[in-house]
Amino acid sequence: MEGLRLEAGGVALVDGVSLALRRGEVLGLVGTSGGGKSLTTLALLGLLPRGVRRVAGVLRLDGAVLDAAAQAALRGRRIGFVQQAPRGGFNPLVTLGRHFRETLACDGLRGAAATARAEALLREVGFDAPARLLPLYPGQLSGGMLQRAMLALALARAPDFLLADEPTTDLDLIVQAQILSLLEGLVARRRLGLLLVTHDLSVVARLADRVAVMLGGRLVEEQEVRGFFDAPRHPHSRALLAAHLALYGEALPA
Ligand SMILES: Nc1ncnc2c1ncn2[C@@H]1O[C@H](COP(=O)(O)OP(=O)(O)OP(=O)(O)O)[C@@H](O)[C@H]1O
Repeated sequence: MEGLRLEAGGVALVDGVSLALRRGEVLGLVGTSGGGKSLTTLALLGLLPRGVRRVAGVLRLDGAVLDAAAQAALRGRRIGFVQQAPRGGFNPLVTLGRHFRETLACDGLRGAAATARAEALLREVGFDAPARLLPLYPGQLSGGMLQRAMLALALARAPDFLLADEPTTDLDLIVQAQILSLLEGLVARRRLGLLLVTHDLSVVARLADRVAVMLGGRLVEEQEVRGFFDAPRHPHSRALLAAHLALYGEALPA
């Protein structure tokens, strides 16, 4: 994405944001609330909320410029999305199996082939007995199970890129650690390009290769993760790091 500008009612919410995501690499997108991380992520997916418009910005995939139609066609297929608070991402009235069937039908997979693929995907995200999950409704699963199921659905069409907006925020610490390990393994195994939006710098330290920092709708810093923690350049980056260390002490994972 080059030169993204988003507006609502003539007011700029995001301006001049350029980001590159490469396969096999994790880009951590950080910054305090309201900085524009979620809107930037939604703009990459072509899923901006009503009232927010992209007034500038060129999106390219493998060098080719994507218009809105091309972007919609790639969503879910080459670019998967995992959102915060997984419960809101499922239809509570239909089973997990139906969620998979609808997604897999996009690629013509139906019946026993679709069930086998759904079970393989659920196994890949750590479920030992996936056949037992498919008849369940979202309300019968815990938040951590739903987040893993959402990840499995996002991977169903074998995307090259995954955009994850605060994927661990609503989960307890043990489940957070499981989801992070899972993401780490998926990036390595599938050579995914992962955009990881997070408030949590320990998540960035653990997973990211590069870090981009947003403040007031602008990108104020982008650099390799090691450099970010050793020598953050922007005052906002230094403030984020100082706040993190004040809360959690010196121990950032290596
Ligand atoms: N639908 C909308 N209409 C108008 N303004 C919006 C809309 N959604 C978000 N905004 C505004 O755009 C700015 C960026 O919001 P955004 O949600 O992208 O920030 P964020 O960095 O993701 O914050 P958080 O970490 O709290 O999710 C904020 O000022 C927000 O109030």
